[in-house]
Amino acid sequence: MTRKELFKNTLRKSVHAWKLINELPLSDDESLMLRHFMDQPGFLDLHWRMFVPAIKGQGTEEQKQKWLPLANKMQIIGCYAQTELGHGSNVQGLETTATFDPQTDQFILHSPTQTSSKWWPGGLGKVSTHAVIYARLITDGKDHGVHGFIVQLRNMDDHSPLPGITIGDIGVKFGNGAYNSMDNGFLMFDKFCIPRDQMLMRLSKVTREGKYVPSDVPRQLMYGTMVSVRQTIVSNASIAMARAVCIATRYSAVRRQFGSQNGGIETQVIDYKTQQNRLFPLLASAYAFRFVGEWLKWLYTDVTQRLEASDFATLPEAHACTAGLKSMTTSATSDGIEECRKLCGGHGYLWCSGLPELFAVYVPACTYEGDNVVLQLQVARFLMKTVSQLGSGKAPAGTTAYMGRAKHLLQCRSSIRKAEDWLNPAMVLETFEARALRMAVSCANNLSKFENQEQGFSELLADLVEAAIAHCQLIVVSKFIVKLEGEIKGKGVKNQLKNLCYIYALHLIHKHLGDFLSTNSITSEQASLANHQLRSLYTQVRPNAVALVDAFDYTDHYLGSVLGRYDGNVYPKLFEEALKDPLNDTVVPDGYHEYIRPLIKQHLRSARL
Ligand SMILES: CCCCCCCCCCCCCCCCCCCCCC(=O)SCCNC(=O)CCNC(=O)[C@H](O)C(C)(C)COP(=O)(O)OP(=O)(O)OC[C@H]1O[C@@H](n2cnc3c(N)ncnc32)[C@H](O)[C@@H]1OP(=O)(O)O
Ligand SMILES: Cc1cc2nc3c(=O)[nH]c(=O)nc-3n(C[C@H](O)[C@H](O)[C@H](O)COP(=O)(O)OP(=O)(O)OC[C@H]3O[C@@H](n4cnc5c(N)ncnc54)[C@H](O)[C@@H]3O)c2cc1C
Repeated sequence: MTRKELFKNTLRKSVHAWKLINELPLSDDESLMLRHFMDQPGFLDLHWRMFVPAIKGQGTEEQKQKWLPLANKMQIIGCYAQTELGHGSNVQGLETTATFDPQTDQFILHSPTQTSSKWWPGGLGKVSTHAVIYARLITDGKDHGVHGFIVQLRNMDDHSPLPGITIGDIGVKFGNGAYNSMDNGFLMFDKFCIPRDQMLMRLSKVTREGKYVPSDVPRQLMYGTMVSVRQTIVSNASIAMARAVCIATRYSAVRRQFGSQNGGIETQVIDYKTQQNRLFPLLASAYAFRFVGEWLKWLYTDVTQRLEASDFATLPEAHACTAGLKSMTTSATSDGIEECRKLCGGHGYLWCSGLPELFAVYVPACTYEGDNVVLQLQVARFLMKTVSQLGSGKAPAGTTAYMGRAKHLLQCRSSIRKAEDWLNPAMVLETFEARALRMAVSCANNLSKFENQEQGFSELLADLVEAAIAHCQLIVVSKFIVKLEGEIKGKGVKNQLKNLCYIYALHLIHKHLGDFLSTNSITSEQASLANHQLRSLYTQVRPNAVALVDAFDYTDHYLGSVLGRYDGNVYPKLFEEALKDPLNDTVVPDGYHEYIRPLIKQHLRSARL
């Protein structure tokens, strides 16, 4: 499809989905499932995942009563317009202004520079009638920082932009199809007025007289919508990883190369240890991310309930966990999809493998909802704060509770003696805890050598990100272990999940061996025992690998991959797909008479001469 066709088709699908949701009707969970099967980014994502939650989280009761019924019935369509041409990561650096005019009781929205243009918001370019806009609030010449506003963008009769608004699509993005179904947009305000009651005022207010009443709750609640979406992105990472792994695993069982003696049957590539060493940790990651996603959903629900009761104690941890896990899982999944493409050899590069499109549509997850490095630095700040409070009497809680055992973890030596010890949950956990704590403490020690903490932080950014990743990996490993210790129906299933859990943990040890050795969390002998155990786990997973991806229960239609077909009938179907290509509509291609024939004839003439 051309971009215009793709966009229009996405509108068609979205509206059809919305109709089904209402007619059947579907529950929230079922609607989300439908969204996954629709399998295309579109304006509904931003409306439901960001616009509605922003009003719910930051609007007053009156604002919610006014706007939510309209939004819930989709009588207005909204998006989340925060990022600008000049600033995305640095939210405090946004330039759009919202100046209160006491004469008219209105805010005047203005884009003072080109870099202040809103740039990127999904659904903004062509669809949304409304947006939550983030702009600097100015009253009486004083800048109060960034706040949210509900703004109507387009005329409800003919969809034309309202006077004072310039709006459009930012152009084609990475890949053919992929995220191009979405109208990511730009927007400029030219002294555009909105009534005062359209500032989202649950947190802070501007009175009729133009007095700014600051929030008595943490101002970071304004970032709440991002926290909520980051949490869902972790579960989505599992879905995307599982999809790529399903394709690569099934195809690896079909594909044969080498190994035949005297013309006998060749080896299935899945039997090569190198293939297993690349594939099975990704299979394990798909399961690991699912379990940590379930846990994160619980954490998010818990913090939301606490916030409603004005208990802000767990907000920093919820922020650190959502930011860190969003970052870690999306980076691993993007890399994992690309690895799956390579695991499928040349055919993985074909569009009909399903992997190029999956990669193209998935990879912006490393950037949207917070650049992955910027988010790990938030985790690092949280860790440095936690380390600095050790010994102050304030015991670390939640995912940093292990830091409360700093004295032990800083000097303990791993008691792994034989390969099987690497299947001991307590020993594995302690190894990850020791590594994470030692990396964090080492950063804190290095930071303390700087007179200026901020300067020290800037100097140590790379180390801090590594410490944050180590902490996030510990969370994923620990939640996998907790899952195993809980209720799992069927001993066989439990055994398989146990194998995957330890593959996940031991492959991380192998991958980050430098961290584990340099922090003395393990010795090189213990590292080689871990490798030995890993190989043995691969052998145990091998007979069940295809069943473990079948368990994701993806239909062929959803997978959209010739290589990942359930029936394994890959080669005839590759031919079928090839023959569908428009280039094969004619035997002699368009352009033959114009370019190829004259070229060949010229050669023939010179040959005769
Ligand atoms: C079919 C029918 C369907 C129906 C149903 C359909 C349903 C649809 C279902 C769809 C399924 C698909 C779903 C996926 C869709 C995805 C679409 C994605 C679209 C993408 C959207 C976006 O892309 S949208 C823009 C995101 N843009 C960022 O992501 C900016 C990052 N940038 C920052 O987020 C800040 O700029 C940054 C760095 C924190 C610094 O913020 P700053 O400068 O203010 O602050 P500092 O760093 O100084 O931090 C000061 C203190 O605030 C603390 N703190 C900071 N953040 C906090 C927080 N969030 N919560 C609590 N606390 C926080 C921090 O920990 C410090 O705490 P302390 O003081 O105690 O140390
Ligand atoms: C597909 C897609 C959809 C999007 N949808 C929306 C939307 O609906 N609404 C919306 O408001 N926005 C949206 N965005 C914007 C998105 O949220 C931002 O692009 C994202 O937050 C990253 O910000 P940035 O582009 O400013 O990156 P930059 O911050 O400019 O990043 C560039 C580089 O600088 C590095 N960097 C930046 N700051 C630091 C630092 N402090 N320390 C170390 N390194 C740093 C980053 O790691 C990165 O390598 C979307 C983006 C994409 C790609």
